[in-house]
Amino acid sequence: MIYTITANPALDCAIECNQIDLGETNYYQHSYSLIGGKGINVAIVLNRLGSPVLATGFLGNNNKTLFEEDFEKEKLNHEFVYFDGATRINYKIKNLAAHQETELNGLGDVVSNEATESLLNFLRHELKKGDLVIAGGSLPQGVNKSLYLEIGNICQAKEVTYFLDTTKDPLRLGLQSKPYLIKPNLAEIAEVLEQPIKQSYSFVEIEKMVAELRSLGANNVLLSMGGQGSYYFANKGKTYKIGIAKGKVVNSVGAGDSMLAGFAFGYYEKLSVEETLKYAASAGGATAFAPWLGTKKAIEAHLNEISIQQLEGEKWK
Ligand SMILES: Nc1ncnc2c1ncn2[C@@H]1O[C@H](COP(=O)(O)OP(=O)(O)O)[C@@H](O)[C@H]1O
Ligand SMILES: O=P(O)(O)OC[C@H]1O[C@](O)(COP(=O)(O)O)[C@@H](O)[C@@H]1O
Repeated sequence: MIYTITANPALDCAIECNQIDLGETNYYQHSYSLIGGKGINVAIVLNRLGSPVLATGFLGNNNKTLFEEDFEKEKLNHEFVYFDGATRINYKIKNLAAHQETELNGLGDVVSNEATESLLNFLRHELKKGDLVIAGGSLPQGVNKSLYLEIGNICQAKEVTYFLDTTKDPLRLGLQSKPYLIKPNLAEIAEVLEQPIKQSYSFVEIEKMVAELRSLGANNVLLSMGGQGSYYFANKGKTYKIGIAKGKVVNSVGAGDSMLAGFAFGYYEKLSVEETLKYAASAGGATAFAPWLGTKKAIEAHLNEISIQQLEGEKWK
């Protein structure tokens, strides 16, 4: 079974406008809301691909039905821990004229220690050797920054594979449990290594940063770079450059989560590394080219467009 954990789900509210003047009254053309949060997006895409998946994490009682209705529509297995309060709303403000997207993500209401303990107990009880756990996203207020480390330790004890997609302190701490896979972008790597974020990086600089991530506990690193594709630094010493699917971007929110879902699909189905990386990039693209998350049909349609190049001369051991 694959379990996805979303500690801080979100209602993603997209607002489309052609101009924003800060400090002024602005009008927008169109808005829409979708359920989201890293693990929930991963779970929906995995479920669409036909993998056995269950979504868990924390949801606020006040607006839980919005999530549950969509879980039912998607026929997604779910078992969340509920807390008193509301799941946050994340605003994605799209300036269509300037091709600019500004994200305003909420911190999330306070989640109690009891709720955290319930989630950990659920995992202690349910996880079995051979399962895959995918935890992702920020942590809500009230939750200890070491949550992803605690989850990683449970996975280690139960011989469960652990994928972790988070940032900053929760990532730095989570790395101590040596997750099998992390999927950062360049800004997230710079943040966790406490380095200034640069506009561009040479491959040598990227290699150096990945080596530093390894010294903190990372194994396999799937580095995503939006429309510029991605790199896969495998801990067995091979590095792959992965191309992108062809299409027109509609909404890239969830592209990273979909990439992780595509990778998890290939990993769980025991596909080759190359096929797995194709699923990862196809799924990322299929979501970027759609109003919401990519469908199985769209993901499979892009598979043949993805180039995979194994880089020579890498130094990883
Ligand atoms: N414009 C795009 N065209 C094609 N594929 C894309 C595009 N944007 C994202 N993707 C795919 O989705 C993956 C993840 O996107 P990315 O923006 O890097 O994730 P994140 O939001 O986590 O930073 C990319 O590596 C790529 O494979
Ligand atoms: O928990 P965080 O880091 O605030 O991120 C949550 C946001 O990320 C998303 O999961 C999308 O992530 P990606 O675009 O990286 O795939 C949104 O649904 C959500 O609003």
